[in-house]
Amino acid sequence: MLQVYLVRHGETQWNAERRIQGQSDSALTEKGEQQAQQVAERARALGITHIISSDLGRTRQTASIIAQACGCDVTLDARLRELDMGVLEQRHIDGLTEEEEGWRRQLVNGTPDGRIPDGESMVELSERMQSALNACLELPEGSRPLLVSHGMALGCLVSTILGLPAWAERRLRLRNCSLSRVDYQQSPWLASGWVVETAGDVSHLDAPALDEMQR
Ligand SMILES: O=C(O)[C@@H](CO)OP(=O)(O)O
Repeated sequence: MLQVYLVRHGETQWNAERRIQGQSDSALTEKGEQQAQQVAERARALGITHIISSDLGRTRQTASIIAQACGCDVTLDARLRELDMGVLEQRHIDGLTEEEEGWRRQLVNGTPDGRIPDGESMVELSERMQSALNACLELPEGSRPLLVSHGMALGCLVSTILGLPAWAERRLRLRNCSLSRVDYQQSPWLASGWVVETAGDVSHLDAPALDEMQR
């Protein structure tokens, strides 16, 4: 059975400052680098064979720390990028106008095709994330891949595997450098396809990052 590990990147400067990143980027903080080292140790013990990362800077930085520990290369895949948050990227969450906050809420309240102007919808995000995950099925037998991606992107992927709508992603708390695992199973009597083994595990971190609502 194929087991795929999912890691959110380490804490960044803008995570710590409560600024919206989306497909814009900021570097890992010192704490973010330490988190990456800690999840890298866990990945090494798990025997990861392939690391596939979103091509944004913060995930590449995290993936290269993990790759060093696991002794494998990193393949970049733009389908693993964070949701495109359009005109709100780089803004402080606390400085949004009521109208802007309304655009942001549309992503998670079930508005059909809800999106921030110039941005992407959660359904579009879930389709590209699902397609990046399905590409793991083409890896050689015995592979144990690890994907490095983002909070909303991974939340959306795991939610849709559970049969929840794409916009339910905020029901999952996926902290920086948390580890999730999804398995591909084929069984005549259980659900065939992807199943969620674990989501948001931070037991390898000495001090879990606060999530956006707690900072
Ligand atoms: O883009 C952002 O601001 C956050 C949202 O969760 O994503 P991440 O920090 O995981 O890239």
